[in-house]
Amino acid sequence: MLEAIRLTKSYGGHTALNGLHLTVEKGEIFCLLGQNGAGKTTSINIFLGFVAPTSGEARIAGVPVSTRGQEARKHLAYIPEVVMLYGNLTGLENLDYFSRLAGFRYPAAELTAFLNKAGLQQEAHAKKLANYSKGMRQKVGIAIALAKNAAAILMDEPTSGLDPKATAEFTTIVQGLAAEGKSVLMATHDIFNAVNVGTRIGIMKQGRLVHTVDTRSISANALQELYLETI
Ligand SMILES: Nc1ncnc2c1ncn2[C@@H]1O[C@H](COP(=O)(O)OP(=O)(O)OP(=O)(O)O)[C@@H](O)[C@H]1O
Repeated sequence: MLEAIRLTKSYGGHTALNGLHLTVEKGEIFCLLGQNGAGKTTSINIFLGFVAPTSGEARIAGVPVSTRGQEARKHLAYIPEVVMLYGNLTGLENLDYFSRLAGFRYPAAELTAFLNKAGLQQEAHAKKLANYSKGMRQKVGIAIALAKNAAAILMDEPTSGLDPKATAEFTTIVQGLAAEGKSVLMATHDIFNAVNVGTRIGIMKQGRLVHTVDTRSISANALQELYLETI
């Protein structure tokens, strides 16, 4: 579903990505770990079409982002660290607005169902976003991804700053999305959450994917050790 094929990105003389090769299959949750500056956000930004690679190609559902970006991005939803929504609109209104922007119109009952599925408590649906916590904003972000029927979801540091309960809820929701066949690529600094939520983990260093591990074959402690000896 998501393919990075020998992606390279240089900024002047600085190489941010250096031949990155990775694939995320249907139903996978691929977590990218790596120190600040390892190239995680650059990788995500290339899939989103925010950044053009210097060489190599990103494909979404086989569609190259560089030449058919609009078509490629139809398959994609993005959950940044802080989901940007309109503070003066309610959760339901935000979902309606962003669904329409993506070309979908749903009756209120269906919008409500998306918010419920994303885990947003019913009493919050009609409250203004300005009063939402970070975790609640993310749930609206997930509801938008559901409304767009996105096959692939990119997430950048989605659990940073969430309390343990919100992180656990987020983990359950993301695993539910993968169980339905969505592909998730997530950049994170949280090794323990990565082992919990992920199906595979990639450790990046200086723009390269140095290790890829299956989470079924590694404990959180062993992953932490591998991470520390890698970076
Ligand atoms: N617009 C830019 N101009 C110049 N250098 C950039 C730009 N964007 C990123 N870089 C550099 O590219 C490298 C990779 O950055 P990137 O943000 O992808 O890392 P990261 O792994 O996401 O880090 P973090 O964990 O801090 O978010 C860094 O050295 C960064 O300084």
